[in-house]
Amino acid sequence: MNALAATNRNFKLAARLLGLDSKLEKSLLIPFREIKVECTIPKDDGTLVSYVGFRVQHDNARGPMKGGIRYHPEVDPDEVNALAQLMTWKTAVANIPYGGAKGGIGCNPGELSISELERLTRVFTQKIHDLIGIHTDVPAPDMGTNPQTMAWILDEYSKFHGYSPAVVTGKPIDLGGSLGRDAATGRGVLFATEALLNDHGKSVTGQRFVIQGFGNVGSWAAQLIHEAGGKVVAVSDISGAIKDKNGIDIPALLRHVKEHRGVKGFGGANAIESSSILTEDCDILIPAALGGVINRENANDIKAKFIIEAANHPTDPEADEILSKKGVVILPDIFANSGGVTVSYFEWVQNIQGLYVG
Ligand SMILES: NC(=O)C1=CN([C@@H]2O[C@H](COP(=O)(O)OP(=O)(O)OC[C@H]3O[C@@H](n4cnc5c(N)ncnc54)[C@H](OP(=O)(O)O)[C@@H]3O)[C@@H](O)[C@H]2O)C=CC1
Ligand SMILES: O=C(O)CCC(=O)C(=O)O
Repeated sequence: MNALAATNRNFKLAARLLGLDSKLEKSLLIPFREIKVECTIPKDDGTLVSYVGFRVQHDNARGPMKGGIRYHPEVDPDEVNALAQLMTWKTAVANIPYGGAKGGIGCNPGELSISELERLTRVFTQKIHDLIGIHTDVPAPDMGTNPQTMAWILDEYSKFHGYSPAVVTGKPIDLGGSLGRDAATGRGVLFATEALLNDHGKSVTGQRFVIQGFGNVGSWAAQLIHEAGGKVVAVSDISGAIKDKNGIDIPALLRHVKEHRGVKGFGGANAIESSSILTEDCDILIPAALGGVINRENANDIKAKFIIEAANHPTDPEADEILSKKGVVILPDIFANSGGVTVSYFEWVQNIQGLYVG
C-alpha cells in the first residue's frame, strides 16, 4: 500500500473511533497547499542537472506548519503528502502549537558533493522562500538533511526576508540552534520506550533491541539505549547489517561509523543480510529509516514483542493487522518520534523571542 493510502486509512480509522464529524474528516484529509518545484543546478563538472522538490503544507489550524525536509531518491508527492499529514497529527499529539508540513527533494545526497548539495538547497529555497516563514511554515532536518542544510536554507531565506533564524529549526548552535535538538528524536524514542515498558512491568535494562537505520535517529537511540542498560543486538544502515547476540559495543560502533561512513566492516560484530534485520530475534524492534518496511511480506516473521516506530510510517496497515493478531505491541510514530519536533518548538520559541544562551 502506498504511503498516502496507508496514512489516510489510519486517519479514517481514528476518525471513526473519535466519532469525528464527516465534513471535518474530509477537510482534514485534504492538504492546505502542495508545492512542486524544479531545481536545476550545475554539477561540479559543469553539466546541468535537474531535481524535483516538494513542500506539502497539510494543516495550520493549530499554528505554523512544521516538518522536516528529506533528501532521498524515493521522495515523491504521495510520500511527502503522507509525511506532512503525519506532522499535523504529531504536533497535536505532542500538544505543541503547530500544524503539519513536510518537504523533500528526489535525489541521492550520498552521490552529491558538499558544494552540489549547497547549490541544490539554495535553489530549492529560492523557489519556496515566499511560501515558508517563521509564522507560516518552519522546516527542519529529516532523512538525508542535517544542521548544515538548515544553515543554507536560513542564509538563502534571509537574503530575501532579512535575518530570520526562526525560519528553520535543527540549525547549528552558532546560528541559534538548540542544544539537544540533534539527540532529541532518539532521546524521545528512549523515553517513549521506557514509558511503554513500565506499563508492561518491564525496564530497558537487559532488553534486546534491533535497530534498522543508524543515522541521526537510529544512532542516538542506540547510544542512549546502550547507556540505559539495553542490549543492542543488531543494527543496519544502507552499507549493511551487523549482529552480536551479546550486545554490540555501541560507542565503538559510533567511532567506526564516523571513520567508515557505515556499519559495514565493524570488527566487533558479525555481518548479516540487511534483508533479515527486521526479523532478527529480539525483544524490541526499532525501525529508524524508511516508511513501509514492515509489511505483509515480513510481518509474520517478526519476533519482537514490541515495535517502537522511530521512523515515520514504518508499519503498513496490513502488517498492523497481522502483528496485532500476534499480540505485538506497536508504539506509533506520531508519539514515539515526537521528541524531535518538541525540541524544534523550543528552538523556535527562543528564536522568535531573540533569546540566545551562548
Ligand atoms: N531527524 C529527526 O529529527 C526525525 C526523523 N524522523 C524519522 O526517522 C527516520 C530516520 O531519519 P534520520 O535518522 O533523521 O535520517 P538520517 O538520514 O540521519 O538516517 C537515515 C538512516 O537510515 C539508513 N537507511 C536508509 N535506507 C535504508 C535501508 N533501506 N535499510 C537500512 N537503513 C537504511 C541510512 O543509511 P546511510 O546513512 O548508510 O544512508 C541512515 O543510517 C525517518 O523516517 C525520519 O522521517 C522522525 C522524527 C524526527
Ligand atoms: O523538527 C521538526 O520540525 C520536524 C521533525 C520531523 O520532520 C518529524 O518529526 O518527522
